[in-house]
Amino acid sequence: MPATPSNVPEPSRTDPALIRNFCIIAHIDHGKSTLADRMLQLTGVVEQRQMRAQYLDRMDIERERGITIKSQAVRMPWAPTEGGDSGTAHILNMIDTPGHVDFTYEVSRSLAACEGCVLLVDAAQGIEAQTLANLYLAMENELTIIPVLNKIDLPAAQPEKFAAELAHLIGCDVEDVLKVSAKTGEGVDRLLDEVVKLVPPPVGVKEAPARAMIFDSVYDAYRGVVTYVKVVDGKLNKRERIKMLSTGATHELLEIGASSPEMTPSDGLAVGEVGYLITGVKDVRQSKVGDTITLLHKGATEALPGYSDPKPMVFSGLYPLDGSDYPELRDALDKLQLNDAALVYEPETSAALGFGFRVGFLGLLHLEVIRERLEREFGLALIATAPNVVYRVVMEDGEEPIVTNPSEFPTGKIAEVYEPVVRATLLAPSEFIGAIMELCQTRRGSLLGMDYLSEDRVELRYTLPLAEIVFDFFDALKSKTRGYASLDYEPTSEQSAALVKVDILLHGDKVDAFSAIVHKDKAYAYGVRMASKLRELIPRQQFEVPIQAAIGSRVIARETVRAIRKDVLAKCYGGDISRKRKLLEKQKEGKKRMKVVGRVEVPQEAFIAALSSDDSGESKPKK
Ligand SMILES: Nc1nc2c(ncn2[C@@H]2O[C@H](COP(=O)(O)OP(=O)(O)OP(=O)(O)O)[C@@H](O)[C@H]2O)c(=O)[nH]1
Repeated sequence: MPATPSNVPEPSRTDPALIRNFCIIAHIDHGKSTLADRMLQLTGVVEQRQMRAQYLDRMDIERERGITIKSQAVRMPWAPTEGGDSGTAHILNMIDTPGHVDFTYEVSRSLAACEGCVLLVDAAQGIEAQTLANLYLAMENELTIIPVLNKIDLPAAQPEKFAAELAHLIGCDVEDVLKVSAKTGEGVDRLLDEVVKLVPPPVGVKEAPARAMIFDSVYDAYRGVVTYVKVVDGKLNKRERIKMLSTGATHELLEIGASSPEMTPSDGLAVGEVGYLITGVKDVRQSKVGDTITLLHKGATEALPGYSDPKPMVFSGLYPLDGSDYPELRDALDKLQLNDAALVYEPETSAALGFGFRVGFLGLLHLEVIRERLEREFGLALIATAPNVVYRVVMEDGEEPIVTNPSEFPTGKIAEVYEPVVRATLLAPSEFIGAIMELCQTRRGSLLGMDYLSEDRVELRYTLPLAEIVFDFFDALKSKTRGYASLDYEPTSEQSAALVKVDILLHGDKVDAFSAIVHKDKAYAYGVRMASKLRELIPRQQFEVPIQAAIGSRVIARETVRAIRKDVLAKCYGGDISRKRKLLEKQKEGKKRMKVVGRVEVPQEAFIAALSSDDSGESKPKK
């Protein structure tokens, strides 16, 4: 019989030997959230009638897309049915982690709060790129790894084949690979028993000054920031004053407790425990993931390892479609930032698009999620400029401007331009090796190595410029491998590259929103594509409009929109002056929806179409 919440020891009095902190790591869609749901049900913390799919994924976007963005921690009681521990109530703290590469830092913090992890692999898919990436993170954190195959109920499942692959990968016996169905619940109780048996209890010094690691921080409109922590040493008590080691800021612990899965206050959290705390701060940047919390009096001086500020990797300009929405956009970004320490933005003005913001994101999924939230939760209609990475330019005079907006690329004498590079891991059936290599080649990649995971599955490792993969790389990879390849990447360093700024000019005037930084070998193709696209999109004017793509003063492509004289009065034969006036009014109305660049009128839609993806090489990101 599983223990019920009522017979679980009070949090602060828990013996660390009875605590197991673990997380579930998996490639996207391999069933992590579904497995978490089953565990909540089996341990009795969520009753059958309250159960809804993906209980832990609270955000609307998370639920709709079926992905986990913010991690959460849940306390569950469990008394194993077999073995030496049978019948003893243990406390399992399960930390649900985000699965996407954009949020790797959060995954790694969540892992640092655990002693063990469940490595979940879809029995119909096998090992994928993020399985590997997460496994490496778990190994770096020296976690005990429990290999598990999920979805064994599927007719397409090949549990024997993939158990062998998984055992080979982590170097264990095939029999040690557990087989479960998160959907039907088969094997999940045995898995919980194994968690108690295999995951070591937390070790920490009870008498030492308190040290707790923040692994998540969430903004709640009613309660302010809820901070999720693991107490590594000592103890945190309600009402005590705490200090953040990275900033020195102090706060009072207004509430402390554990989620199971609703927040349940207690008098404190002791060594090894995982829980939440509330201090009344209103901004997650005051309670940053990775930071160490200690007590103000007799506190620790040395931080726990692994604190780093999230660094935006991708930038895009966001402009309200209707200029008068600018204040709303600013308020909306302010609100989103309360819950997202990685989101950065500053006002910017574009001659073509008006007032807006340059916004920095961790990656394309992050960008898409923010954009969608701005549009959906705040009802804003936006134009987003093509996303770009961050460039470091070294000028001949020694200046080193950092460029986050292509239109601000310096014009003086440039010695070197550096772009960020990533280390990418690609996994696919071996028949696609040729296609993948060809794709990486065109994206300026260099092969680091290749390994066969089994007879027919191969892992390729590449160094690739971030700019070449953040846009449509994943789509191209999927279409070249019929959806079989998976990708994971991590930023590594930067490299010097022959990069140039391509400007687009309408009737001799630069359109800042269309400037792009591209490799010089690709500049011509980019220029031709943009010019011909704009020729289709820009309506004829009363004079000829040349569209040019240029690098500095050198024009590399040109198209022309031919002149037309649109005589609105031609239809009025007679001298009815009021009718004439009406027509002129109407024409004026139409002009309102035009943006004027120099002398050229460009319809709003042309901007949206030109900046949106399709064939421009900057397609919409997919997860
Ligand atoms: N047949 C079957 N389907 C499953 C099982 N476990 C999960 N699924 C399905 O697989 C899909 C993905 O499951 P999720 O639990 O959302 O996967 P996830 O790993 O949490 O995904 P992310 O949160 O995006 O990382 C869903 O449609 C689930 O219903 C299983 O054991 N059997």
